[in-house]
Amino acid sequence: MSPSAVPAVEARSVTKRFGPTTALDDAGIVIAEGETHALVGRNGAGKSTLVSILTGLQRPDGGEVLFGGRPAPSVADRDGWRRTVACVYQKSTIIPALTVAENLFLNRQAGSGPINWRSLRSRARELLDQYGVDVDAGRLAGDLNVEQRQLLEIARALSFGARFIILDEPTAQLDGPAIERLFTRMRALREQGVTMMFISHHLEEVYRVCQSVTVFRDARHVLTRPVDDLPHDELVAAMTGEDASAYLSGRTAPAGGNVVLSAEKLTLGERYRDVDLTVRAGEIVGLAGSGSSGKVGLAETLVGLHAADSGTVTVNGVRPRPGDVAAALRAGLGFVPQDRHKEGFVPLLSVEENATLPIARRLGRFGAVSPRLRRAAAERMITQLDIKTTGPSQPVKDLSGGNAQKVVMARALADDPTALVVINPTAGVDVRAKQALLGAVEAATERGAGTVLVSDELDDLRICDRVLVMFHGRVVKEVPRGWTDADLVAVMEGVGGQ
Ligand SMILES: Nc1ncnc2c1ncn2[C@@H]1O[C@H](COP(=O)(O)OP(=O)(O)OP(=O)(O)O)[C@@H](O)[C@H]1O
Repeated sequence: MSPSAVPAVEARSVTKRFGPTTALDDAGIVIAEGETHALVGRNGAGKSTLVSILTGLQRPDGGEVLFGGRPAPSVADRDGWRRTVACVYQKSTIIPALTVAENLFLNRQAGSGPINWRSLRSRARELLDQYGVDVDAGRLAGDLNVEQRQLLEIARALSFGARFIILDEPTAQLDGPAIERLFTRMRALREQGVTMMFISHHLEEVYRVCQSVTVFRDARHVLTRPVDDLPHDELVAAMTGEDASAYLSGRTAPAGGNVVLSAEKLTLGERYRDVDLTVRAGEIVGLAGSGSSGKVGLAETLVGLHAADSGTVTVNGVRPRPGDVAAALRAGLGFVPQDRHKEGFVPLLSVEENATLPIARRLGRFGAVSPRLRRAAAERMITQLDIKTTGPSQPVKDLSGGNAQKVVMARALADDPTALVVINPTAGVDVRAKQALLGAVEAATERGAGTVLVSDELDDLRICDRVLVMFHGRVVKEVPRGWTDADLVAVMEGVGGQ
């Protein structure tokens, strides 16, 4: 074999079990030097487990990992791993309470003696310059946005000498322009010879930035192919084991019922101004806009995560105390938050406990919940939303990311809410599950909920009866059903006119 034919990364016959769950079953991947290789598969297919093995965080039960033909460092050799591979995780590993410079030099052998902060900061600045990252080294990392945090993680990885970078759903939390910037950077890294593994549930992204793709299904390797040789529907079929079909909205015309959720002249600092919004029972109103448009801030105010500076929010005829999520929920609101790790679920509780939290009040009198009813409700949701779990009593922390997201949706829908606010509900969720989630939102709306759907995904917004487009904190246009991608994107970018 010629030296250039030695793969940069190879996992051979890897098996990994967690109790009764086999997360990887004799699965493997071969990534050529300098290529950007996609790893795709349904939620729970084993992708993150492979990532934890390729980064030395977990030891496989069987099989081996090679880098450049040589065995991987031992699990204890953290520096060896850091020099070999780095990962930009779905959940950031940047420490918010430290500065950018401190984050960059964390865990680095800096010799002995006291830390010289001034030189640390100037070295950090050099490093950021070298990798073209435009953030201030002295800033608190907690103040960075998602895009800046990712860049910082990439710069940190490269500065340790790693030539192999894993990007685990890096686009899930980015808006359109930020995704484009990430792709430009990935292409530049590839030109410099960096090898990448890219995980995404957006198959069109795979075709845009990757040369090859590997599919995992049910813990096993299914195929590896150059993307140019693999038609889209074959890729979906490999992931799901069945024929692909696009999600078709099943709803008929909106019912035009009572107003269940409204905002009047709502204003919050720099985030949004003077927003009026009316949502009727039986309709889905979309909120679209770029990262700085204010759409997420607005939705979070509707559910009580922020108190507006002025204006009012009415849920079901009552005005919950501003900034009080519990009051909004009591008024009949269901909510799928943007950040499932912060507001979405209680990791140590089971699937059943999380999914039925809101019904706990309703199922039993005086706070006593009948275990039988509760289990039946949880089982119904597990089937409806196709949640891959060993059973209702599995802790949510042990679920894959996409399946945890489905539990969050189950919880929002559990109590048959009259008003529903969902923010990026399909982030990190696979093609099939996306259909289940959007179907669940539509079903709740048909049962009479009035829904606000905030999404960076044009495909999600297609189920809306109308889409309000926000730009720099204002609603600039209401777009009825039937829009084309180009129309909507133009308004979102501020070039679509009134
Ligand atoms: N620490 C753990 N304890 C128990 N089970 C686990 C643990 N980590 C993962 N699993 C299980 O292993 C399987 C594979 O999960 P993994 O996170 O690798 O999937 P994934 O392909 O990354 O999914 P997603 O696209 O949803 O992120 C799942 O059934 C999951 O519940």
